[in-house]
Amino acid sequence: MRIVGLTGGIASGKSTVSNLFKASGIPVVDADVVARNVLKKGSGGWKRVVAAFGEEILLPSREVDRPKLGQMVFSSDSKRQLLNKLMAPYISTGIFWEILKQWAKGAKVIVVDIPLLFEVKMDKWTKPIVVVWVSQETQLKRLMGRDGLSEEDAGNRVMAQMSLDLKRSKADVVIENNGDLDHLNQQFSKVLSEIRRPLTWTEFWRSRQGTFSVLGLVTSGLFVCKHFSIGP
Ligand SMILES: CC(C)(COP(=O)(O)OP(=O)(O)OC[C@H]1O[C@@H](n2cnc3c(N)ncnc32)[C@H](O)[C@@H]1O)[C@@H](O)C(=O)NCCC(=O)NCCS
Ligand SMILES: Nc1ncnc2c1ncn2[C@@H]1O[C@H](COP(=O)(O)OP(=O)(O)OP(=O)(O)O)[C@@H](O)[C@H]1O
Repeated sequence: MRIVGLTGGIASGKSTVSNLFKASGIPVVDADVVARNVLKKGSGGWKRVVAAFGEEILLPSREVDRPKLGQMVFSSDSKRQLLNKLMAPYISTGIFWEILKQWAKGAKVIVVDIPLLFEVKMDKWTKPIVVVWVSQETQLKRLMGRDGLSEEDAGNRVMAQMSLDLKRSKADVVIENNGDLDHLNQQFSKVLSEIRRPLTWTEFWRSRQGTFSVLGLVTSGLFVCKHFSIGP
């Protein structure tokens, strides 16, 4: 199985590119969705986060007040690191299960959309790595436009992540998303053909089909050896 890593900065356009992958029939595991699920009322992640940050981060429904928690962690490095430490094991386990589900369905190519791919060192599990890059000016403009944030809050969120220029230098494929959606679509078509090229042998053995081929070969090998009394 080929596990493509899709990353970038906040509001650089990862979800927009993810949607293009989905529309092309390629399954996407979205780390933000996993992170939301592990913070749902009553879950293990929720209990640990509430114990550490206190009940003031809860809404009357006892769900986490996400904008409030966001305000706290994006304006304090130590609080953000604490939240990351508490949630990391739940998020990585959640992503692992989502990948396993796709493997069981027989997917040959999947995309894992993880904003913090490099920061949490999951880049070693994905190849190729696609980085959606924008200039900081465009990033701030789109972030403020989408989430209705002030320039200061948007800036805090951007600064909480590894710089997009550094991410770009670590990428196998870069999608430049400063232009309009047509420009994005044109680049996406090229990326899609790159992603859909035939699997390498290593990727094939990692797919469900490859694993069953190995099991089939081993079983028939044992049968032949036993039946014809070959071997020691
Ligand atoms: C702080 C929270 C509650 C804010 O929720 P909110 O709904 O406002 O934002 P959302 O979850 O949609 O995240 C939006 C974007 O913020 C950025 N972001 C989220 N968490 C972090 C973080 N810990 N550090 C840096 N950037 C982050 C990502 O680019 C993400 O795509 C939430 O982001 C969260 O639980 N973060 C910690 C979990 C995490 O690390 N998520 C990233 C998945 S790898
Ligand atoms: N090429 C583009 N032209 C104009 N607007 C765009 C373009 N690409 C993305 N956008 C807009 O920019 C905003 C951010 O894009 P998107 O939500 O895809 O980013 P993201 O990287 O997934 O963000 P996050 O890290 O917060 O999840 C959205 O409002 C989206 O519609």
